[in-house]
Amino acid sequence: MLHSQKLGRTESDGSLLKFGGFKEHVFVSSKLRLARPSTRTASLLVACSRNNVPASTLESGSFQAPIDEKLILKIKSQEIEPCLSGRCIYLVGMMGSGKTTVGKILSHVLSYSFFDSDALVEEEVDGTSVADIFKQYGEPFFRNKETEVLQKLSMMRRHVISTGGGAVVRPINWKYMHKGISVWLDVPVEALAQRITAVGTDSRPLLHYEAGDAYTKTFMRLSALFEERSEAYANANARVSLENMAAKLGRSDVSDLSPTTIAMEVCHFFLKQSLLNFILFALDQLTFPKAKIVSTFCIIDTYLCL
Ligand SMILES: Nc1ncnc2c1ncn2[C@@H]1O[C@H](COP(=O)(O)OP(=O)(O)OP(=O)(O)O)[C@@H](O)[C@H]1O
Ligand SMILES: O=C(O)C1=C[C@@H](O)[C@@H](O)[C@H](O)C1
Repeated sequence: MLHSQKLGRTESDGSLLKFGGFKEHVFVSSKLRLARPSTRTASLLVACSRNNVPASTLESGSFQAPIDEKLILKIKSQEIEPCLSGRCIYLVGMMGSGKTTVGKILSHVLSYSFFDSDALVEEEVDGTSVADIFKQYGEPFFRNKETEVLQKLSMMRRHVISTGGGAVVRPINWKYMHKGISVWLDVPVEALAQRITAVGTDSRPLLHYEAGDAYTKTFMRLSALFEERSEAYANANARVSLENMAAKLGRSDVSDLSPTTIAMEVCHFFLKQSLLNFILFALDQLTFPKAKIVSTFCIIDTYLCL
């Protein structure tokens, strides 16, 4: 039985969008500036001010987002709810990519439950930590448990799930994760190594091999894992690249991107998805070729401005 958790163990131009039933990869160019709300956002802010959420609900760990960021995120989350229609959100990415931190923020604003698949595996093995499961039973045992957990989660609705960093490697796991919508948090390996070195590698058994200083060995191991896995991460429906986001927002470093800003980017992908669905539906309804062409241009223009 799965219980909703506190279990948190402790566009740039050219973002790739790949969704649901659509096989195509759509290259989108976004002019959205998250830091500067548009006129449309401002009117929504007024319209939704009674739904203001208490500050604490959008905080995760030591991160606190400015109030306007929190409001914009809340509004965006309300806009994407219909497009999600209860489907679960699976966050995938390397260890340390912020799946838990961003996932908790998203689950709060969407009023979804939050699950951490590593924590669920630990629960299944009588509370044994992931590191001890690797030590006592080996990685294949852990991977089997992880698959079982993902299978159970795939039958649920309205959950945000932070998956284990290696969950993407088994094709069977994708069968389960594709029941919902998956988002890859793509964080440069240097930033991952910095974050992980800051908190230590004790709970991360796959980082226990290389010799050298803590940052270098973490960086080396993460680089090798990323090399092996990048294709598997790309199976996700959407990719949120922190490098692209930093460039778009004019930040020199990805470490300047708050988890709330990243959660907003995830919502932004869902908004694009719902618009894209609408476009395809509308085009399907049109019978005159000329009307189709004119509408396509109008719609693409709107889409690029989103
Ligand atoms: N946007 C961010 N900026 C800076 N640090 C962050 C950001 N997001 C998360 N962190 C920090 O990075 C570390 C890892 O974050 P988190 O636990 O959310 O990652 P994860 O992807 O769930 O990792 P794992 O797969 O290993 O469980 C934490 O110390 C967290 O505070
Ligand atoms: O990247 C990985 O393979 C792992 C990441 C963690 O979330 C845990 O699932 C475990 O430590 C393995």
